[in-house]
Order: sequence, then C-alpha cells, then structure tokens
Amino acid sequence: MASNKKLLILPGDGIGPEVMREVRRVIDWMGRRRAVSFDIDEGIVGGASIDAQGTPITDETVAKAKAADAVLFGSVGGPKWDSLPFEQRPELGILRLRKDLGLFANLRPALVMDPLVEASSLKADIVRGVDIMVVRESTGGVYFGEPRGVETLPDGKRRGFDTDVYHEDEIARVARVAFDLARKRRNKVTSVEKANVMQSGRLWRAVVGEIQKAEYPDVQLENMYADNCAMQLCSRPKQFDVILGSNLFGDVLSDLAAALTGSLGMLPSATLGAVDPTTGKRHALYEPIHGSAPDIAGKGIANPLAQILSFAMLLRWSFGMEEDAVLLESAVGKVLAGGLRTADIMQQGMARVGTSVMGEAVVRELDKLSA
Ligand SMILES: NC(=O)C1=CN([C@@H]2O[C@H](COP(=O)(O)OP(=O)(O)OC[C@H]3O[C@@H](n4cnc5c(N)ncnc54)[C@H](O)[C@@H]3O)[C@@H](O)[C@H]2O)C=CC1
Ligand SMILES: CC(C)CC(=O)C(=O)O
Ligand SMILES: [Mg+2]
Repeated sequence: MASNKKLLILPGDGIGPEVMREVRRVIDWMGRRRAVSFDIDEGIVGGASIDAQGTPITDETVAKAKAADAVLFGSVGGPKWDSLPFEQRPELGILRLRKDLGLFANLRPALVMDPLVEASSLKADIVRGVDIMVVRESTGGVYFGEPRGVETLPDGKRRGFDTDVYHEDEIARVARVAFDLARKRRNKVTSVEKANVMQSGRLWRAVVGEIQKAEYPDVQLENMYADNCAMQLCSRPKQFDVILGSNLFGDVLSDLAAALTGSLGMLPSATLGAVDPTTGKRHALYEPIHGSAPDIAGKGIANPLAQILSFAMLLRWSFGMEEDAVLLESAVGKVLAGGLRTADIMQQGMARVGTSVMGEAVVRELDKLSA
C-alpha cells in the first residue's frame, strides 16, 4: 500500500538495533490492526557506518533524512570505535544529522509513571507525579563551538580546549519552543545556565528574559544555575514543569531526570527543526536519550520502552496521530502496571523479562486496548 508517511530508520550501534526491532513490531501491528502504513527506508549510521562505509554517516543518508517526514534513530558509539580520531568518531553520525537538518530543539519528557514510582532511586514521595519536559538546545553550544582541540605547548604539556558559544537568535528560538510548551502544560519555564561564571550563560539569561517579557508575559520564568538545578532535581523535582538549557546542560540534566523515572531506558525524545512557513512541515528526529549501552549490548536485556515511546512522540509530532500516540503510551503503561520489568527497572515481586518479551507485551496490550 502506498503511504505518504516517509520514515527513515537508523538503528545504529550496540542496543540500538535490539530496541529498534521492538518498534518494528509496533509498526507491523499498526499496519495490521489500524491500516496505518509507512514508507520505510532503513540505513546505517555511527560505528556500523564506519565499518561498512568508512564514515559515521554518508551524504546519501543525510539526504534521505532530509527527504523523510521523520527519522527514527537508535543510538551510536561504543568502545570498538573509541580510539578513532575525534573527527571520525561514531557520534558524528547523530551530531551531523542534528546540525544539517537544523534540529535545534530537543524535547526530553521525564515522566514518572505510577507503576515505576518504587523503581526510582529516590523516595516514592519525592518522585510520585513528576512530569518534566527538558528542552535542550541541540545544534549549538560547546558540542559544535570552535575553536577546539588539543595542543602541545612549548614545555611539552598538552592543553585541551572547547568553545561554548551561543548567538542570541539560537537562544531566542529554543526559548520560544520552551515557552510554547509551557503554555500547554503548567505554564512555568526554569531556564538553566551558569551566568555567574560564563559569558554565554549571561547572554542566555538575558535573552530568555527578554523573550519572556516581550512575548510570554503570562508564562512564569525562573532562572536557575545548572548546578543548583541538578541538586533541586534530586530534592524537589515536582517544582519543575519545563526546564530549558543549553546543549550540554540539557544533556546532563535530562540523564539525571531519567534516573527519577526509574531508568535511562525509559526516556524518549523528539528533536525538532523550524516549521517551514511555505510547506508547514519541519524536519524531525526521534531517539531515546540513552546511548548504545555497550555494557549490555547483545544480551537481549535492554529496555525497549524509550525507543517505543520515541515512536509515540513521532506519531504525535510528525504525523498528528495523537490518538495512536496515546494508545501506544497507554499500552506501555499497562505492561508496566501488569508487572513486567526489564532488568534496569526491576523491582521485588515483578517479573523480569528481556527486550523482545517486553516488546511483545506492548503489542499484546495494543491488541487489548483496541479490541
Ligand atoms: N544519541 C546517541 O546516539 C548517544 C550515544 N551515546 C554513546 O553511547 C555509548 C555509551 O555511552 P554511555 O555513557 O555508557 O551511556 P548509555 O546511555 O549508553 O548507558 C549508560 C548506562 O545506562 C544503561 N542503559 C542505557 N540504555 C538502556 C536501556 N535501554 N535499557 C537498560 N539499560 C540502559 C547502560 O547499560 C549503562 O549502564 C558511547 O559511545 C556514547 O558516546 C551516548 C548518549 C547518546
Ligand atoms: C552526541 C551524543 C552522544 C551526545 C549525547 O549524550 C546526547 O545527545 O544525549
Ligand atoms: Mg546524552
């Protein structure tokens, strides 16, 4: 059946292909039971692409990503490629996609699901009901700033350096994404930086404040130093609605927020570009926030739920399929409520399962929910 939903799937390395297999189950189910079809192309990226093609991503794959309505990404990297030169590392596969597609806003929802309250490393009372959206800038900052390098000084010692740099327009556009999201949630943005020690942090705070004053006076804005935010996430996470941060701070704080939810294996993400005013379309990529988890790769024990929930975000953000997205999220909730757990979210009295049994269980719940 021809489909107008063009999807590029890039499983990547480590557990990437293992968890992506479980999304394929969901996609097959949607075709069978809801007559939804996708025009799917699959490619290689990261270490797999280095091995097969000598580069972390080919121009052809970038072109396919640009032509797709959405990209579903796994994860890249691993010890096998760690000693390659910096300019050849597998992580460039995802970094180039974000940059070349203009995917500047990385949305990372950290939601503590009721059945997993006790799986969190924090006390149940602290995390019950936590619902945070981290909005991380994803095409700028220290991940892309120049100059950077490692140089050898005249005395023979080495010196490493990176540049954290933000143009005010980069800050303003991601701030607008955060404020727009807050309006649909609990109307509060906590903007994090280190304005006390970084010039780019000082600009970040100024620009976010100007945007709020001029365009979003109805949304509450709180400024917080990133180190304090890390502490507050562990002590009083329920105070947060939307957390807005740079590429680096958003990356670090969202991994921390994931720990509140039980595991890194639970957090999905959407990385969005600007809406094209003529077509109304935007580039978008969906991926779990975790990496390739080399320590558990190949064992069949990875949690596939972050990848599956990333697909739910794809349905919502790229195809406007809210009902299907909610159905999939509900199926995940039901599986957890039923007591199945992968090792990373295992609790006493629950049934430990591997990656594929968890994926099968989600599909079974989809069947029941739509019966
Ligand atoms: N977007 C991407 O492709 C990303 C790639 N990476 C890369 O991944 C590699 C490993 O990085 P790490 O720092 O170890 O981070 P990681 O996220 O791969 O793993 C951190 C810890 O969380 C566990 N974990 C992660 N996902 C899990 C899942 N779905 N189920 C169960 N447990 C899970 C791992 O077993 C590990 O103990 C590196 O090469 C890194 O550069 C890291 C983050 C993002
Ligand atoms: C390029 C990635 C490996 C950086 C990262 O940790 C992330 O985007 O979550
Ligand atoms: Mg990360």
